[in-house]
Amino acid sequence: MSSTRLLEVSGVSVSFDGFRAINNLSFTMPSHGLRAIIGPNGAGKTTFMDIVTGKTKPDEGRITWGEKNISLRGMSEARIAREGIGRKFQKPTVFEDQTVHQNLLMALRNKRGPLAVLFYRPNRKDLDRVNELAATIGLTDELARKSGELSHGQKQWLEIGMLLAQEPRLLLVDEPAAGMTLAERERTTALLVEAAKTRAVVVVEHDMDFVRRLNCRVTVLHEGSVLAEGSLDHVTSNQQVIDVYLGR
Ligand SMILES: Nc1ncnc2c1ncn2[C@@H]1O[C@H](COP(=O)(O)OP(=O)(O)OP(=O)(O)O)[C@@H](O)[C@H]1O
Repeated sequence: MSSTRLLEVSGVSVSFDGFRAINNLSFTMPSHGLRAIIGPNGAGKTTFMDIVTGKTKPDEGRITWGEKNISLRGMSEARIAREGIGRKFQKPTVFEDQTVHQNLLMALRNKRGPLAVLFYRPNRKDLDRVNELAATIGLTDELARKSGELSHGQKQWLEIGMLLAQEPRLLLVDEPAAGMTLAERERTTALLVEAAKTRAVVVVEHDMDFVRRLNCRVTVLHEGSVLAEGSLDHVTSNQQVIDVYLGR
């Protein structure tokens, strides 16, 4: 894992109607590797991702990005996405009437909508890239299928593939294991581990078995702050973590 810092969140707070959802939060992410974020309901995990992606504006604190330490604060969501931050929400949002191939191609073309892609003649490089992405997400045999016919797990992988098509430097993934079979979870683990070899991947997840399989550093959030950080064994033996999260 490279030690180059990609994202630094420092002293960030945000309140909603006087309630501090994020409270003096600091978090750093190197340019490669996986990180899991866990914590009880309402700990601020979603709000944290909303802040990094520009959906929610913090009241205070710094968020710096990349080698040049540029500030993400005040940037629009679209601009932050262009900077290389991709986000995968819990519910898959693939175009169900389009094939796996078309979905990946659209993601590659980035600004093209479902209609435009019908009239677009892809070049060799794009087609190679689609095949490469399909192999990465394990959907090579499904390329010609309508995405609506895929299993829940396959849709999730397709959406991860669509995000990878945009080559994000940081991928934020919200509860990827939810609703998956054990076999699907295992493949998802392998996919995220692979993706994290060439970029930073942050996974918010409640499922502790899944987190264990990710075999990565874990950040525990509680009441909008970092309660503990380290290996899963380290954080799960922390008494405060047991009290607020595990022991409940
Ligand atoms: N737009 C908002 N307006 C008011 N309160 C909000 C808003 N967004 C989040 N909150 C509150 O901020 C706190 C943190 O919420 P958040 O959704 O970030 O937690 P979480 O850790 O993602 O929880 P979960 O595991 O249940 O998804 C909660 O108490 C929530 O009710």
